[in-house]
Amino acid sequence: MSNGVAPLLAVKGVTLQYQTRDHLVTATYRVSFDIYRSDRYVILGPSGCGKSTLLKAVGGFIRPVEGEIRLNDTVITKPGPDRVLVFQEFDQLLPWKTVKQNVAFALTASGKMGGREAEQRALHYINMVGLSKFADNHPHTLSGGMKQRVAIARGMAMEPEILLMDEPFAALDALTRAKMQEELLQLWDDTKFTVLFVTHSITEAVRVGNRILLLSAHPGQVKGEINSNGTDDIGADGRPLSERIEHLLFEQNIGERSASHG
Ligand SMILES: Nc1ncnc2c1ncn2[C@@H]1O[C@H](COP(=O)(O)OP(=O)(O)OP(=O)(O)O)[C@@H](O)[C@H]1O
Repeated sequence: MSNGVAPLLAVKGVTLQYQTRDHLVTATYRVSFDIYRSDRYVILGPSGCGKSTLLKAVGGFIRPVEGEIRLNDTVITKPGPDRVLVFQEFDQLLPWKTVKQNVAFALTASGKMGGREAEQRALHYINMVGLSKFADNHPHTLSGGMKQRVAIARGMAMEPEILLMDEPFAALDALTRAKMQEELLQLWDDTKFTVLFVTHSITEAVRVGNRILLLSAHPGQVKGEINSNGTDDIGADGRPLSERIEHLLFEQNIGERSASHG
């Protein structure tokens, strides 16, 4: 989809580090990739390869020590409502607010709109994730999957340029996880939002992504990029996509098999 179109998000030669008391930890080394509008872009790699750190950098919470990240050709220097992060944790909602209030609060607190308009938009997105009947419930009365739907509705209601999802389904049981993946694809069919999705599950990457970035183990470096049509198709070499990905990820470090089919 890159023919002549400028990327929405351009990550160029990005090195990310943490300075701890005793060490300088390099999380990613000179990582580059481009995301285009309506991409479902997946960052896949073993535990500790810097996926979450990359997402935090796109979110504007961490500055690269080398390279730059541009959104609509403007260098990202701080967080902004054009990038919304959805986490894996179930406790990202405000427990004292209802579902509707949680979603609307994000809109009013960010100054996007006033109360009445925010409520209407909140209800629209709550409906999209199939939770209309629970709009007046408090988070503690919902299952993990339902809470995660609310977090997604809240992120989407902000109508960001790009939705950042950090292993959003990793804490769910396998059945709910599969269902949520299908729902996300359904939502994408409806709205064609741009999403940057982090996972260490090859199966999830193949299902959810249209483009998949493969990162090596710590420090994360780009091993390749691969397209997916959502199915684990057999390629010309007679192997399913997931197997090719596994090979690409681990060909140089067979010992480090923390990415999985989970
Ligand atoms: N706040 C921090 N301070 C110091 N080092 C950190 C910090 N956060 C992450 N790291 C280190 O940076 C590296 C990348 O971590 P990161 O969480 O981005 O990896 P990840 O690919 O998202 O891993 P996982 O799949 O396990 O969540 C790891 O070596 C980690 O120990």
